[in-house]
Amino acid sequence: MSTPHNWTTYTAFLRTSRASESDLKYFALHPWLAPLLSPGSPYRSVPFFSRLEKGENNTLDRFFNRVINTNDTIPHAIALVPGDEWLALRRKELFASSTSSPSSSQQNVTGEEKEQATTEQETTQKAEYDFILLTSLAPSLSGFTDTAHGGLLSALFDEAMGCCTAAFRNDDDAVQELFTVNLNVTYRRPVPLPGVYAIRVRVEKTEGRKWWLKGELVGGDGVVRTSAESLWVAARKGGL
Ligand SMILES: CCCCCCCC(=O)SCCNC(=O)CCNC(=O)[C@H](O)C(C)(C)COP(=O)(O)OP(=O)(O)OC[C@H]1O[C@@H](n2cnc3c(N)ncnc32)[C@H](O)[C@@H]1OP(=O)(O)O
Repeated sequence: MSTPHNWTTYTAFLRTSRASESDLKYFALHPWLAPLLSPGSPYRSVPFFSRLEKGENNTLDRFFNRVINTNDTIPHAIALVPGDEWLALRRKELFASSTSSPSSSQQNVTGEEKEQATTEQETTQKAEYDFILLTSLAPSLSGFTDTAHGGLLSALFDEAMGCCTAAFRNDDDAVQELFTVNLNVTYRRPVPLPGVYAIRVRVEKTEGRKWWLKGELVGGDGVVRTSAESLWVAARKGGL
C-alpha cells in the first residue's frame, strides 16, 4: 500500500499536485497524446485522484485505488485538467443560467458579465474537455478475449465524470456532493486489450441540483469506441 496522499479539498489537490514522472514518461511514449501533454497543452497533468490511497482505515475509492490499481489491470492512469482561468470561465458559463450555482457570487449573472466572460474566453487558452482520463488497460480487464469488459468501461466513465464534477464544486461547499443517478453507456466498437485510451468528459449543462455530462473513449486511431451520457444530482443541503 502506498502512502496516503495529503489532500484537503479536491480543488487544492488539483492546484498542488502533479502526475508522477513514471506515468508521464509512459504516456509520452504514445505520439497521439503529445498535443495533450506538451508544454503548449491547455491541460495540466495531475494524478487520477481515485487511484490515490486514502489511508488504511479509509475505504474511499478502494475499487480504484486497490482492486484495479495493479500491473495486470490498470498499470498507469493520470488525469488532465484545464487551467484555473479556463475552469473559472466554464463555471461562469455553466452556472449563469442555473438556479443553484456552486457559489452564491455566481448567481444572477448579468448580460454584461456574460459578455465579459465571452471576451475572456477569447483570450484564455481553450480546453475542449473539462476532464480527461488517460489510462492504460491491461489484459486482466477482459470480458471477451483481449477486449475490455463493458462494466469496467462504465466504471471508468462514472469515475472520470465524478472527478470532472468535483473540479467545479467550490471549496465553500455551496454544492453538496454529487451522485450519479443515471449513466447511459453506448458500446460502439470493442476496446482492445492491452491498450492506451483517453476518456474525454464535459459538463453539458446544469439545472438546480442536476448536472448532465457527456463523455467518449478513444484510442490512438481516434475512433470513438464507447460514449456515455450521465445525470448527476447534488445531495440536498443537510444530507441525503
Ligand atoms: C471524485 C469522486 C468520483 C466519484 C465517482 C463515483 C460516483 C458514483 O458512482 S456514485 C454511486 C452511484 N450512485 C448512487 O449511489 C446514488 C444513489 N441515489 C441517491 O442516493 C439519491 O438518488 C440522491 C441522493 C442522489 C438524490 O436523492 P434526492 O435528493 O431525494 O433526489 P430526488 O428529489 O429524488 O431527485 C432530484 C431530481 O433528480 C431527478 N432524478 C433523480 N434520479 C433520476 C434518474 N435516475 N433519472 C432521471 N432523473 C432523476 C428527479 O426527478 C428530480 O428532478 P426534479 O428536481 O426536476 O424534480
